[in-house]
Amino acid sequence: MSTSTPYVPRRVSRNSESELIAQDLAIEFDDHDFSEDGSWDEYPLTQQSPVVRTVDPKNVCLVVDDASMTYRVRSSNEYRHSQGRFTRAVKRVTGAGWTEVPALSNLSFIVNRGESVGVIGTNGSGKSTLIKLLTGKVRPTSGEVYASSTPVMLGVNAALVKDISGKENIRLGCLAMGLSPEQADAKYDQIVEISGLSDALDMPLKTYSSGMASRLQFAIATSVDPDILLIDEALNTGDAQFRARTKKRLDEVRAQAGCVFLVSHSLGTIKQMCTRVIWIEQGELLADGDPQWVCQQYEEYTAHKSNDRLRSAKVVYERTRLQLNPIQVDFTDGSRPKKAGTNSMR
Ligand SMILES: Nc1ncnc2c1ncn2[C@@H]1O[C@H](COP(=O)(O)OP(=O)(O)OP(=O)(O)O)[C@@H](O)[C@H]1O
Repeated sequence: MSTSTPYVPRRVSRNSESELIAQDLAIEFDDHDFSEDGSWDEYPLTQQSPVVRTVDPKNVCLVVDDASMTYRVRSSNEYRHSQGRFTRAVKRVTGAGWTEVPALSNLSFIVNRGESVGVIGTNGSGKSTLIKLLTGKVRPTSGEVYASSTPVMLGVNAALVKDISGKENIRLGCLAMGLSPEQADAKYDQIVEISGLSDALDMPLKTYSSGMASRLQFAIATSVDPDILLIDEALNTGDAQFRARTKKRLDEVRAQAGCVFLVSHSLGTIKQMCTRVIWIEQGELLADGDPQWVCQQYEEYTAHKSNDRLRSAKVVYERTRLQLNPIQVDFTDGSRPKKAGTNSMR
């Protein structure tokens, strides 16, 4: 690139939208981050080339290897003519009235033992789809997802039985997670303590508030000392005391050399609970790193978007994407965990 034109990035065509973004970025970098010789090369406007990252068989919990997910849904006139996000997401209508909805595209990352990974992203960005892939209940349409053991899923829809008491739900939940009756009895006191619900445990679950039910779910799901714990939005309903207990329990899971994967719209929860944050936007991995930094970019992005400052939002988006170091997963002999969904419960 010519050093005489430091503000015109070489990788974009003239007058394109990305050139406008590049100019905005140039202003930002000029103010804050521009390198001393004014070079653009440290801030390429195309995606960085992936760095090969070798899986460590002793430490690995989860591997997402170039995974993409596209849903196939039966299309209808209503869908075809709607002007919302759905329409924008729909890339192609196949023959016979089926529509493909791309949800995740070429995601790659590795989660090691001791990590607590938060996942953020705006509505419809693909967070829940990612969780489904990690549980192995849904297979990626391309790429692969690996897990060192069966993840324990804790979500808003995790099964609790409404007509029986909290006590009976504890016992049933433990048995459903593979504990023997003796193991379930041994875990009972710990579950009661974590839930903080001792006074209400004789009452049928249908009398619980949603926050109380979430607390019980959390206490039951974490009682098996899971190697991999997946949590989808379940922690947002508790009060401050429960959140402190939750954090303590998640720290214990991590200390036992497991990993925690937490999807939430609450950045406070994410910052409090996580050691690393992944930001997925429009099905793509946009950031992966320090919780404070990633959440700050996300807050800026969503603030611009909700105030209809779309160009500014795009600048934050591009700026964040440029800081991502995408990886290409590499397996050495024996380092490939089982495909998600094919492990048995430990
Ligand atoms: N079962 C499904 N069939 C078809 N499309 C789906 C299905 N589930 C999700 N999608 C689509 O996939 C995309 C990602 O959805 P997903 O639920 O994973 O996003 P999300 O980030 O969890 O959203 P939210 O924050 O609103 O819960 C969206 O465009 C959504 O419409």
